Amino acid sequence: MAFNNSNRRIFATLIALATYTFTFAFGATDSAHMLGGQDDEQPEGVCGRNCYSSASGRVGQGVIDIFFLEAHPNIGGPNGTHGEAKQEYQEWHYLLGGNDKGSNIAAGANLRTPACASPDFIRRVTLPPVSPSAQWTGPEHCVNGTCIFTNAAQSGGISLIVSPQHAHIIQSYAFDVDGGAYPPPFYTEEIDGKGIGLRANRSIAKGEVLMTRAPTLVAQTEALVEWEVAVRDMMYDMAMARLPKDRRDAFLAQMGRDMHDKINTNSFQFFILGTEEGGTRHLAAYPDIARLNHDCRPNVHYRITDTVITTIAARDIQRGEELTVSYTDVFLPSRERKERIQNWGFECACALCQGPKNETRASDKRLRRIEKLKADLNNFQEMKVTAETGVEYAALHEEEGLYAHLGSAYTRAALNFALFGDEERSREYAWKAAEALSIEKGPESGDAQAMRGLAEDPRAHWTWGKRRQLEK
Ligand SMILES: C[S@@+](CC[C@H](N)C(=O)[O-])C[C@H]1O[C@@H](n2cnc3c(N)ncnc32)[C@H](O)[C@@H]1O
Repeated sequence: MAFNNSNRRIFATLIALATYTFTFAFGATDSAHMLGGQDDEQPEGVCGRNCYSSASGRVGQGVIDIFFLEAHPNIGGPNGTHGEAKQEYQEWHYLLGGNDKGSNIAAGANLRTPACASPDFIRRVTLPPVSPSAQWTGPEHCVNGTCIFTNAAQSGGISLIVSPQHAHIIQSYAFDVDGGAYPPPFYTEEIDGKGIGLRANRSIAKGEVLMTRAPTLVAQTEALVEWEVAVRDMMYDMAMARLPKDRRDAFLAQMGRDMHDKINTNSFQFFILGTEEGGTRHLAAYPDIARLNHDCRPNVHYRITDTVITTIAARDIQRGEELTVSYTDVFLPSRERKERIQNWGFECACALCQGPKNETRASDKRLRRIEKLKADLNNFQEMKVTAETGVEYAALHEEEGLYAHLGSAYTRAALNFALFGDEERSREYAWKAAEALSIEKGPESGDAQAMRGLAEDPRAHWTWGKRRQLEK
């Protein structure tokens, strides 16, 4: 499985890595000799794709060294151009706080001839560690520009299999993990047809934080897909070997035949420096959280902020209930949900999937109605809604048990009332939306704040009365 969430820089969607086509593009000899390379300056051509180009520039007050991973075949070859390098250059540039005009780095300028680079060389030219107390080691064992970084002291131990650029971003995050509810309001248990799962040992109130965890392992998906199996498994082993034993044991106790299968089955997917379209896809392993089984109508919501995952009760949960999250898009019709779950390698044994056909049909009907109302509420060309349409839309979410998605449903209802100039109802739904969004996206999230703003003064909102004007 692969779960996810969104925040400032990281965006994630539930997409199974299992659905990828695995192509192992690089030859064994190429990859193998890159492991553990010692020399800073091997002759050009010997190191294949493990080459780096570098440039110097000035951002703000400090002179920095920037280097480019030779990830693109058109950099530095006999007739190479620096087109792709420029793009990467720009990314660094932005990352370091520059803008297209504000600093004197000329993109793509003064690139040195590519040279082979050992991990030691990379360490010297990489930006300094974020905090002297951070205790990160790496880069080590770089393969095609993806290296191992470890912090055995942070949050029980974290290993990264990522590029130096992404390592720097991840290392800059504050892994302030408080662990969630203590003692845990759940226990692990074998669940019929699902393997191990988590069950509530007391009643849990909606909004209660269950677990907050830093990742044990973060891996850049592209590298995992490209590497030869032997290289990939060696990287996993080395990343794991650097972790404290209890952390390693927890990772290895996850469901799965081998390391790769464990990562496929249990990881959450997220993106760095962008969304699914432009960002870089990563997988993160959180062994404790991975015990949560799938349900098409889950009672637990999760969000990932700067790689730290937080799981929260999406509704009141009774003692004895299984705690679940959804591995797939809950708005898909039942047949498609089942197909997606099958692609992950198992038959869904959740109550809705296993329930009577008439319940599945009723659920699908509600989902179709939700989709139709959403389109109508978003339609400003034609008037297909009344002030009450948002209420029906939100009520269908409640009826369908889509508790982790009530924030956006209430938001639409609140905005629709504002659009129709109904102050009281807009206020009522905006408060509901703010409460739900505080759980779903965090109390300080922009969405929750926006709804608090609407609730405080609907008349000041930009949507105020806009539908009424359209009606005239
Ligand atoms: C992330 S693991 C969840 C924990 C797992 N049950 C264990 O024993 O560690 C995902 C795996 O659990 C099982 N699983 C999760 N949800 C399920 C469901 N609704 N129905 C059947 N099996 C499920 C599947 O084997 C799936 O590949």
